[in-house]
Amino acid sequence: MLLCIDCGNTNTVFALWDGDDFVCTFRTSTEWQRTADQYFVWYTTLLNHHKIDAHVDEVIISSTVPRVVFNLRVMADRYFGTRPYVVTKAGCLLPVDPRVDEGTQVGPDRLVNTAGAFDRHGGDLIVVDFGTATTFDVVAEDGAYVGGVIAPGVNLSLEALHQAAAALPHVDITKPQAVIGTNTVACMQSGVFWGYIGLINGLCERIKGEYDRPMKVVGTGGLAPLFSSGYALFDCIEDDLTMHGLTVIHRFNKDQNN
Ligand SMILES: Nc1ncnc2c1ncn2[C@@H]1O[C@H](COP(=O)(O)OP(=O)(O)OP(=O)(O)O)[C@@H](O)[C@H]1O
Ligand SMILES: CC(C)(CO)[C@@H](O)C(=O)NCCC(=O)O
Ligand SMILES: [K+]
Repeated sequence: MLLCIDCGNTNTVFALWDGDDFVCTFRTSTEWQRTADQYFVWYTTLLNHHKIDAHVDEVIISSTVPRVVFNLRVMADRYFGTRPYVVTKAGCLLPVDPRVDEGTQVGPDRLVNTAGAFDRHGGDLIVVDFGTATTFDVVAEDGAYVGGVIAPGVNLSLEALHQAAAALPHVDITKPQAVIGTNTVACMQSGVFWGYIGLINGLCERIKGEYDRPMKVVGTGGLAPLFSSGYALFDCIEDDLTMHGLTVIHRFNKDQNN
């Protein structure tokens, strides 16, 4: 089986791919200090809990945090006896190279989303991913990542208000019924929720204005369903887009080597 690993700045996700389906998905916080042994103990505990009998023989990693890659490589070597594919690193090709300014190091998660979305929908896409940051990835007709937008993430925006202003509490994101909040928490939730609706709509309209062909908008990430509830922000939502992209990149590399 193929173990797909997606390390974001907040969370790290392991998903096991049997060639047809993901048999399980496990999530932990991203901490660069975590060792190869710690990853493996966590992973086997969850496998045993779910009574899954898995034989991993290949690993692919996408990491937006460079420091965690060393220990994940050690884990792949020590426990699965394999050399992992690491997206944007030597030995891991992309189906289509990005077209961006020279010297730009595009986040591997954005390149993986691009590959996953192109595989499912073809080109001319905007992929909106709600992670630590909210990213918009523009996928060209031929499947190349050709740029996009990086905006502060939803939870990051709420946390920044709390950190910077003594009287503002920590609050969770939710969809407020009204825009005019009548208490502090409701005001903050309104600012971030309705502000984000405006941000997503406005950016997608502007991207479409700069692009010369019709585009489809794909939403992904934990908060995509919340923001799409009741609004036609996205043409579709796919919660497994990053993991799907990892399987696409893995298959592409296997095909190249055969
Ligand atoms: N209603 C909600 N309120 C707060 N957080 C939520 C809600 N729904 C989902 N989430 C959060 O979304 C996260 C899943 O999002 P996702 O995996 O896309 O990004 P992330 O892990 O937060 O960011 P990154 O990939 O950058 O590390 C979960 O950790 C979960 O805590
Ligand atoms: C924007 C994030 C943090 C989103 O996870 C990540 O994709 C990243 O670190 N990107 C590097 C810069 C870029 O993508 O242009
Ligand atoms: K993510």
